[in-house]
Amino acid sequence: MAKLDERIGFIGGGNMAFAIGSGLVSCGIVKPSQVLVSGPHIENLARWRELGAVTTDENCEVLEHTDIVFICVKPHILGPCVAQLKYKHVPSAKDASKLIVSVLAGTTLKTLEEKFDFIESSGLKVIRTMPNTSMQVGEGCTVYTGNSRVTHQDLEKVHLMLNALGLAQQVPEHMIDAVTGVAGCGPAFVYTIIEALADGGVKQGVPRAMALQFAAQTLLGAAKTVLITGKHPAVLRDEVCSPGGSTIVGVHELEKGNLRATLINAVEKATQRSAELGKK
Ligand SMILES: NC(=O)C1=CN([C@@H]2O[C@H](COP(=O)(O)OP(=O)(O)OC[C@H]3O[C@@H](n4cnc5c(N)ncnc54)[C@H](O)[C@@H]3O)[C@@H](O)[C@H]2O)C=CC1
Ligand SMILES: O=C(O)[C@@H]1CCC=N1
Repeated sequence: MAKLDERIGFIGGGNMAFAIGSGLVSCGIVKPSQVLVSGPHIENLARWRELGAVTTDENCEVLEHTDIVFICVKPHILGPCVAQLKYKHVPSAKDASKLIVSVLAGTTLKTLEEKFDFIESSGLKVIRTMPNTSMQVGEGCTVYTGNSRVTHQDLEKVHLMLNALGLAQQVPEHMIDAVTGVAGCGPAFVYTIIEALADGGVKQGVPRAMALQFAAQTLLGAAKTVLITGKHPAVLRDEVCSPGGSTIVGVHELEKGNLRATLINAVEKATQRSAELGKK
């Protein structure tokens, strides 16, 4: 696995940040000592210290002492967070090469450029990403796009990190809210499906722990089959549905329950909400 020499910062050390940070350390791309994390309550950053990362309650330390700075606060916290950074930031020669990487839902490159222009007035390098929490187990799905100052080498570096933790793909910015609806929020939708599938098993007499394991493994197997065979899911579904058999009876119930329309609606609403979050 390729290694990075840069120091990696996280402003905001919550769930998404930890999925990325712990994933990067686990796969060996960075050493724990290269990682610096900030949050308002240092006592809440204990899991980062257990990982071997350095923690602080001063966001400006992360901004000053790291080269690739992941911004991992909630979208509505960006304003106050930047105001505080602006007040405390000490300009340095390294500012022009610094890379700001946002994971914020709905928050555009334009907004990020405007907010962070106090760091480098002639134009800062900013990358907008939409990751997901499955990065913590190396099976994430991340899309990203950079502003005009970002170089090919910057994109390669960020791709190396994100792709080591699952799938990473550069996309045009207009697609990111929609990908948020599918892949950023998607794990929550899929956890709900796994839980419900397991509930079905429990109802039919399978012990809870086994039902959960079987449901999760079934999703994993089906997902892998789609990715590896490249076959359309409808073709693969046909391979499971024996004529007059049990699966088609279950599929009929899913259709009656509008599972497909429900999932399409969920992605649509999540996409719209994501765009709204960036406007706050
Ligand atoms: N959780 C997820 O599945 C995904 C989240 N995201 C994005 O990641 C960002 C963070 O979300 P989560 O990690 O889920 O939330 P979280 O609540 O787990 O983490 C946010 C962290 O920010 C910290 N924080 C609050 N005020 C701060 C400040 N002024 N300075 C520094 N840190 C501060 C909080 O203490 C908390 O640890 C959001 O913008 C969200 O849109 C993106 C993709 C997926
Ligand atoms: O729920 C949210 O707003 C964030 C963005 C994508 C996943 N979680």
